[in-house]
Amino acid sequence: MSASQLSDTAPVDSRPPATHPLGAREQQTASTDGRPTVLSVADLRVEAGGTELVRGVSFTVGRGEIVGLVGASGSGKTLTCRAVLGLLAPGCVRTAGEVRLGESDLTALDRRGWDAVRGARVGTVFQDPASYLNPSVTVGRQVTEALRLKAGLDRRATRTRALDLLTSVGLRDPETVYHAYPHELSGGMAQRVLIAIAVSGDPELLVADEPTSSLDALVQAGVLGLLRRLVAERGLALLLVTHDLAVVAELCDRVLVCDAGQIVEQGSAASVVGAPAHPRTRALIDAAAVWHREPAAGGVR
Ligand SMILES: Nc1ncnc2c1ncn2[C@@H]1O[C@H](COP(=O)(O)OP(=O)(O)OP(=O)(O)O)[C@@H](O)[C@H]1O
Repeated sequence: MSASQLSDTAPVDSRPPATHPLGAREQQTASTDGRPTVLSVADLRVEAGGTELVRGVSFTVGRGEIVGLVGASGSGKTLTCRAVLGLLAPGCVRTAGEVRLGESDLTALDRRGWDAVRGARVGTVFQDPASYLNPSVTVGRQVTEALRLKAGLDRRATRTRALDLLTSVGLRDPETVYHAYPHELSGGMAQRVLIAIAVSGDPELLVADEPTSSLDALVQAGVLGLLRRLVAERGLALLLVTHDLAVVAELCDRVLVCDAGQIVEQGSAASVVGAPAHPRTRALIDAAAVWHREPAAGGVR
């Protein structure tokens, strides 16, 4: 079986994006439009080798809200996410700041505490899905493993739940996908499987770091549509890291613009993308416009 035999033909979600409140720009520590706050980050600072790389980042993500963290390469998006998730690489240290999930102080968690939170209350999706799936284990076993760890279900119920999950992420032939190995999946299918695993514990928060940058445009649209549907159906809070302003404009309720480890602008996606106030935001938009003007045959992509 090959990726071409397993088709990822879930229809592209063509619904219009949820309407965004187009009110005034929020302040740096704005509330989330009256939604219950799920994630709250205040004055987060990360250092490596004596250099401060994340410099006092503050934001919130509310229930059912999609917040985009956007910025040029090296601006500190991934470090911010990794610090939120307690997944900083050796040598990187959170030197200050609060990270709260609901009432829980995530900065106080030890390894066991994180094991209980990650996968259960917080799901993660990263770029390059293939590298997050075990190549020698079938999809079904990887999904059921995740479910067994979290839900304590018996074997039969776990299998049924896994198939339901694979269906819910838009995989057309869940039974076939269940028995497939990761190399038999296309990139879009693998990302849908990872999203299924990420939401298997029914998390409150999903952190997705460039979840579609390794996918081509059509597959990307499908995966973004899936994320939007999961947020709406499950009331998830989604923190989405991306360098792509088109993704922000299409999907996000609010956007945070990161530059040199700081949030330099934030507001509703419509206001930030439509009327950027900060030179860095304007530079990102100009760069995206140049990119989209490049002829496809130019060989840049
Ligand atoms: N483990 C590390 N040790 C030292 N410096 C690091 C480490 N990880 C990241 N950095 C530096 O921190 C800065 C922010 O990196 P980060 O990965 O957060 O950027 P980013 O905005 O996610 O970029 P990209 O879009 O390219 O992934 C960069 O200058 C990077 O070189």
